[in-house]
Amino acid sequence: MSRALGLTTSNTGYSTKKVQESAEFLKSKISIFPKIGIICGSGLSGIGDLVENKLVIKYEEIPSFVTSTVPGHKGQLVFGQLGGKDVMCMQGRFHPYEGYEAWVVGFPLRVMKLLGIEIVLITNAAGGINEKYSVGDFMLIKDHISFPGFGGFNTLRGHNDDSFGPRFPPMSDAYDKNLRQLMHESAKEANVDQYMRDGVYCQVAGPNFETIAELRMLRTLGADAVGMSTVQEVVTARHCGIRVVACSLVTNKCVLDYDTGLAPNHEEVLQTGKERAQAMQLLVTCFLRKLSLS
Ligand SMILES: O=P(O)(O)O[C@H]1O[C@H](CO)[C@@H](O)[C@H]1O
Ligand code: HPA
Repeated sequence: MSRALGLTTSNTGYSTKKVQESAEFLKSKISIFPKIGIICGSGLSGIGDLVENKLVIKYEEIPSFVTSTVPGHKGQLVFGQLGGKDVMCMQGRFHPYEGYEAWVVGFPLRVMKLLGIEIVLITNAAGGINEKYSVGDFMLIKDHISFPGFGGFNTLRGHNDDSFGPRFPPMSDAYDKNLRQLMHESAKEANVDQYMRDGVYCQVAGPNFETIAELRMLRTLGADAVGMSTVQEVVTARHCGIRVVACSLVTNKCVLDYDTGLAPNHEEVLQTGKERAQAMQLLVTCFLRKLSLS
């Protein structure tokens, strides 16, 4: 087993059979097979609450799913309809800092693939590094930088499961251009376009928030917002051909100056999520309504 950045980077324990077992379990519970997956970020589980004709399945019930240990992540799958589309919504995600191996963090995306998901809409809470960003803004992710990824914490590490995708998948097109365009149009329709930014999401390992020196480095590297999730989901999805659109809610402004006395905290993150829940839900619903599926 190798270690980098303090994270376990081996992917021992993964098997195609496990993905198939989870998918078969879910297939036995659902009668409608959605093409759209949604992942709710910290404090954003309200998106899942809006789903109509809900079928809720707790992660504990699903083979090989682990539990969500973070406040603001409910730990359940919700199947039903949102914005006139059939969806499968993860109310709660798995983070590297919870101690899960990389393949475990990306595992639900492979299960989605076997269920027939074609598009995944990923949301997260993130700290705003770009000085033009305000708390409550949305940032449509156009690209990412992943420090855990650089350190070897990659869901694709180990034997390549060819049944899902190639050994060396490109990530230059990770965030679908057409879906981003549609999200911008949706923002206009939802009347939230004045809060909409395009930016680079930087993933750090967490769970501590960043030091001022670290944040200054991230700013220099071109990061607009920082968080502790998302990238493993995106990489797993793109590897198996699921199209990705991802949107951050800027829940706090990163502290880039000494002597401000300010410090981020998870309560503030959840509070902003609460305050912006309605706007985010409107944006997501508009996007789903406008989306045309093949
Ligand atoms: O990325 P999500 O899950 O939205 O949550 C973000 O908020 C938490 C920190 O407050 C971290 O888990 C960070 O990644
Ligand atoms: N840093 C890292 N992760 C986060 C932040 C932050 O400032 N806000 C929400 N998630």
